[in-house]
Amino acid sequence: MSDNLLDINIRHSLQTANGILPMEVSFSLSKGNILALTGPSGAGKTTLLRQIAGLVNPQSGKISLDQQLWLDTSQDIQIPTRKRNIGFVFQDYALFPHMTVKENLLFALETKGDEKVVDELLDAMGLTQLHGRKPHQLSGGQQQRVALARALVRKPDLLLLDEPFAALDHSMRYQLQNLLLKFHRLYHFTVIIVTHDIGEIFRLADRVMIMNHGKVTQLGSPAEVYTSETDNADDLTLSGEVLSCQKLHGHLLVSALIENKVRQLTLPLDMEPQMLPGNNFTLPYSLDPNRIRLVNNR
Ligand SMILES: Nc1ncnc2c1ncn2[C@@H]1O[C@H](COP(=O)(O)OP(=O)(O)OP(=O)(O)O)[C@@H](O)[C@H]1O
Repeated sequence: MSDNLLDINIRHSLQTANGILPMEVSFSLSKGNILALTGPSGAGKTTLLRQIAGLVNPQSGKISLDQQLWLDTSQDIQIPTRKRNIGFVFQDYALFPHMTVKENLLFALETKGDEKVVDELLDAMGLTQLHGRKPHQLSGGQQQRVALARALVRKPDLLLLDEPFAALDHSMRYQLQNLLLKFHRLYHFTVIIVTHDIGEIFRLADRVMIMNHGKVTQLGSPAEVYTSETDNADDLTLSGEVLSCQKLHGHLLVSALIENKVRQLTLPLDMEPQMLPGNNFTLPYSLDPNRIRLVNNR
């Protein structure tokens, strides 16, 4: 066990539609790093987050954060979820529908009476005006801001995010990414974020880990992992907002806002209906023949 690290070494049997798939994952992450976890559907990404959170127990292995041992099957140690200082955000928000925004945050507080943190978070997330609303009275982006605020209430050591912004349009996703980066700078928590979006990976992540069939197939910086020789881009998407689109030499020439930067894409003609100015798009990254290289612009 090392200082200032998330250390994971687990084995499990995934029960897939095609039978048992052995899962074996071993990696370390420095404190304060943001790890993007990606790979095809069924690779075991969500299961790994659930194991780290203590919601699923791996059949064998160890998980530790800093000096705290969260799991060691050889010593029968399994620290329950509530004692691992973790925040979660999932794609579907998972707010309590009968509670107001503020009540959702207060519920996440461990000790009553520390309401100041809740008010500060509501303010920082631009939610103060909405504190009395129920989730169904909020937009998707607002609900996800509440979910992020709720995950941060207990100042977690580790934030686990499972495709948290995937359902949001481009500008909302960008705003939420900014909020995540802002709080990351303030609190220095470690983050694991499941994402398929190449722009999001380059914008947020220090490290990228690709999983396939229950195994880690690659781990490195975004620039190392997405080099032109070893292009692991098959499962990735590119999302943005169309600014303009014109036909040129049998292709579409599209100007788009991607991670708040204007970029040019050359796309097949049959994508014209999706490429109307103002539209948000998500397309397979492999479709872009120029493979736009997004620099880490944090
Ligand atoms: N607790 C569990 N024990 C064993 N197998 C599980 C468990 N939970 C899920 N599985 C199986 O593990 C496989 C991987 O599922 P998982 O949801 O982790 O994949 P994923 O990489 O997150 O996929 P997606 O990108 O589609 O969300 C699936 O076949 C699923 O049925």
